Amino acid sequence: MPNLPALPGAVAAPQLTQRALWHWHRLGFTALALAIALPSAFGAGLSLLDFPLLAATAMLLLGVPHGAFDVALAHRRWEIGTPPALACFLALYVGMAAAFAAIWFLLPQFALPVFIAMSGVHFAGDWRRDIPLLPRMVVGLALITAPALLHREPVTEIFAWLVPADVAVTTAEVMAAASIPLLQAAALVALVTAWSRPAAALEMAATLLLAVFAAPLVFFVSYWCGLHSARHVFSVQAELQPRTLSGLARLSLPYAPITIIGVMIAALLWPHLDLGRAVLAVLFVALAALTVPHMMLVDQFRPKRT
Ligand SMILES: CC1=C(/C=C/C(C)=C/C=C/C(C)=C/C=O)C(C)(C)CCC1
Ligand SMILES: [Fe+2]
Repeated sequence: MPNLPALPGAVAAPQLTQRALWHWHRLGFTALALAIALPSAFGAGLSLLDFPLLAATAMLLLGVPHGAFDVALAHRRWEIGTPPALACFLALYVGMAAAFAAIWFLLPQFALPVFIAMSGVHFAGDWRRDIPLLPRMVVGLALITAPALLHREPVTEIFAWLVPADVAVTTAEVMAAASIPLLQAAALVALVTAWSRPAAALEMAATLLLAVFAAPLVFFVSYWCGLHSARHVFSVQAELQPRTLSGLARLSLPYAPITIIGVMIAALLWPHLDLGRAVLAVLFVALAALTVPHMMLVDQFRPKRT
């Protein structure tokens, strides 16, 4: 794909600043992940299961907005500037999400494992600058299956908010079994990566330790908000080059608030759960549905070097 021209009025972000941002964020996240994972390994971790509204608020405010840049990215990549073109794009995006949501309710035994596998592939992208496709897929899949290894009960409990109980039990069992070879392979990837890219390898190892030892929601909230979303926002900044931070934030409008409000309304209608758990349940199902178009846009149709 050819290099895209800069947006009108955009200034090129100095390469050095971009790199420094990546580097310092990497060090900061590695420190945070170790600070959570190591005490958890010795039984001193906390579980967010008793504070579902706290986990949900962090996800809504720090995680969800990264997906809201999808329209701005599409705008840049495909010139969907006219109202009919934008409407077409939105219809396709929402249509794909709605189709997956329908499958979720009709065939949860298929949809939940597919969601987990897709997420592993999507999360692999967080190391796209560091290692080749296959090893990073191993890391991504290890990361998303690992919570079920030592914390199968809470994982099953959360899954049971989203799908029938038998599907929740089986999926968590399969994840726990799959996580053993995946984690071994991922540890090998981190070890090999350590020769050429020590900081990336340390970050990978710390994130894997976080996935294994921290309580599942603590892992997910800190990884998804702290690493995945943040890194995605950096690459949105690099690709779209808005002039200022508020210009960057504006690129997520009005989709971020629409999604946040939509999730809250759906949570009020979600049966059999208190508000905190309902918001989390809706969030996870919404993530599953939106991951299909989000992944295609972020992973399949990305220009090189962003
Ligand atoms: C529900 C749930 C899990 C899986 C979450 C997934 C798979 C989220 C995927 C999000 C995506 C793909 C976001 C895209 O940016 C865990 C962490 C295993 C355990 C806790 C309960
Ligand atoms: Fe994402």
